[in-house]
Amino acid sequence: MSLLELSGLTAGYHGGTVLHGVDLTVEPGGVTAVVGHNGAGKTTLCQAVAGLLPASGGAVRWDGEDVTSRPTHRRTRMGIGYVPQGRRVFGSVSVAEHLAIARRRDSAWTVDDMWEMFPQLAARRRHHGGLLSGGEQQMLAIARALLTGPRLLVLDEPTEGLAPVIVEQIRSTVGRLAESGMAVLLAAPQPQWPIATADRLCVLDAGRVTGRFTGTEVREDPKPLIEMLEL
Ligand SMILES: Nc1ncnc2c1ncn2[C@@H]1O[C@H](COP(=O)(O)OP(=O)(O)OP(=O)(O)O)[C@@H](O)[C@H]1O
Repeated sequence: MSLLELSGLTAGYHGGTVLHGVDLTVEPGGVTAVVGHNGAGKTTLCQAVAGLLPASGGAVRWDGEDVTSRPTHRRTRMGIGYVPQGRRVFGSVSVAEHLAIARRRDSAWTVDDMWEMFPQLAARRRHHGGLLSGGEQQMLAIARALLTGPRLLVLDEPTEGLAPVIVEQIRSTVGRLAESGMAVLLAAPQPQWPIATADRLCVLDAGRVTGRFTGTEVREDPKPLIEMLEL
């Protein structure tokens, strides 16, 4: 039994269909990457997992339980942590307040753990979200999700627009989380991070999974994946 299992997941907006019967499983202790061009449906998939977008068909199972009709706050409580594309940090709320608000009492992580994990945030704890760099905002968005006590971290394009040095820092932090047992679902338009460290990859094209690879396969030979993405 997988931690997260999507079977035949169909979802969209205003009666239109974006995801067409997606099958995907995510296991603890590793990174599962969904790679696809802009508009392929990655955000739609992440939102359907987080419960922000209802499924119009198929099922979302969490730890063997059907959670397809569960609202977002209940999925959060069950252990699905969502880091949205664009970070959604509040401009006039301080870093420390973001974290204090986000923390669930039964979360294994504390705010002090986040200061240790992201020293840049510690240095800016009194700054408002709007004054942070893109990288700092991304760290804050990840810290905020971690404080909900997730078993799965859903990361929607977490490196969008960030400097390579920050990308590397976020990648290694997420890698350590996965090594320590966290399940990670990573949506990425570019395959570099997935090729470097993902355990499993799938290609999403126009709302359909068109390819599946193991990390070992793409590290031995990334060409089939690159060709599939037409890069
Ligand atoms: N709120 C919305 N209302 C209507 N259509 C939407 C909405 N959000 C996304 N779409 C459409 O759904 C399709 C998939 O978009 P989605 O954002 O899931 O793709 P993506 O792979 O995450 O791309 P990007 O990297 O650009 O975010 C696109 O055609 C997009 O225009």
